[in-house]
Amino acid sequence: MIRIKSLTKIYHSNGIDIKALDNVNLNIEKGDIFGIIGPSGAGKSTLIRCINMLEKPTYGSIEIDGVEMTKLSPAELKEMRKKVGIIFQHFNLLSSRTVKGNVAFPLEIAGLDKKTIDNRVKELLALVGLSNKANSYPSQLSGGQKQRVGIARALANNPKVLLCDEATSALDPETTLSILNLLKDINREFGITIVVVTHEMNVVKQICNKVAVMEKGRIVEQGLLVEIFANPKSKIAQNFLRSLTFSELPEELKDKIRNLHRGHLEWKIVKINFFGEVTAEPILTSVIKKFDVDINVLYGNIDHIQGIPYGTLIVELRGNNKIEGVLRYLQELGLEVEVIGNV
Ligand SMILES: Nc1ncnc2c1ncn2[C@@H]1O[C@H](COP(=O)(O)OP(=O)(O)OP(=O)(O)O)[C@@H](O)[C@H]1O
Repeated sequence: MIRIKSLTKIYHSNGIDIKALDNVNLNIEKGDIFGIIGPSGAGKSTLIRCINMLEKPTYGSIEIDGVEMTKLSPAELKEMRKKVGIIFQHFNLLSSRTVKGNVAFPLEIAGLDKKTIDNRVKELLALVGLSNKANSYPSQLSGGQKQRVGIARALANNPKVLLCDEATSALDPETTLSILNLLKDINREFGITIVVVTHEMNVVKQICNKVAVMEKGRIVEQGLLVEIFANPKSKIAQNFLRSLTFSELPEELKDKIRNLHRGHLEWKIVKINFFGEVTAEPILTSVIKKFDVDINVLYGNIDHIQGIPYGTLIVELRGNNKIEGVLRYLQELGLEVEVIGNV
């Protein structure tokens, strides 16, 4: 559906060259919800803006549905852009137009007649749940409602691809979830391929089936989301995954433990991250039996990604000189283990 080859983008700014994209190669298949994740400045927005040629690549090729985007004339590009909708972090709505007027805008540009436009706008507003706001102005809407208008407008010309540039970054978590669910429904119902640029792993986790991790203009890792979750290879992907799991004990709990166990420096607090099948196994029981140590669970958190469990356990291990053996055993089982403190 989208084939990106050797894509490089160099900005020239104040006499300095900035390589925002450095030889990016990416294949996005029809029906994918493809996440592009990375820290600030990684090149995510530049990449998504190159896909619909809002930004002109310096080198490389972008093919959408068999059409080479970099070689189109302005008229051909205008036509092709109907197939590629885009939504933005700050919605980019026309403040002087009503909701209805905003959604109608791309249809007016496409030269459709008034009746066709009215019918399509009604259909789109029903789809995004805003039929009752047709005559409101953007300033009268919440952030989530504004993004729903953005989505309706982006879908107006029946695109095959929807690009989302940090589309939920300005929204609270609950509204984010409702927008992500809407995107998921649109993907399922209309088979639209969705590309999601975000710096939030949580967004990727909610809707994407595939993900590419970017750093300094390059893709450092890409593949099925479940595979990257199960076995993140790059440091940057590992850090993103950590952002989903519990990294620190709450201060209150730390204090409580310090007071309870003062003097027993050999006891360890260990964080165990797990993913997949291994969670179903009675790991802690087997550790207790095998090593004759005491385990006190301080914190536990399990979530699911596409039906696969993952999570974090924070345990207190008491067993003096046996603890090193326990840590090795857990690592051999494929668990990520980290000593986060001595009691
Ligand atoms: N128009 C521009 N002119 C010059 N440099 C730019 C321009 N746009 C982006 N850059 C630079 O290109 C690099 C990539 O920027 P980009 O916005 O694509 O990253 P990003 O991953 O989307 O970051 P963020 O999450 O902060 O939006 C950065 O170093 C940025 O400063």
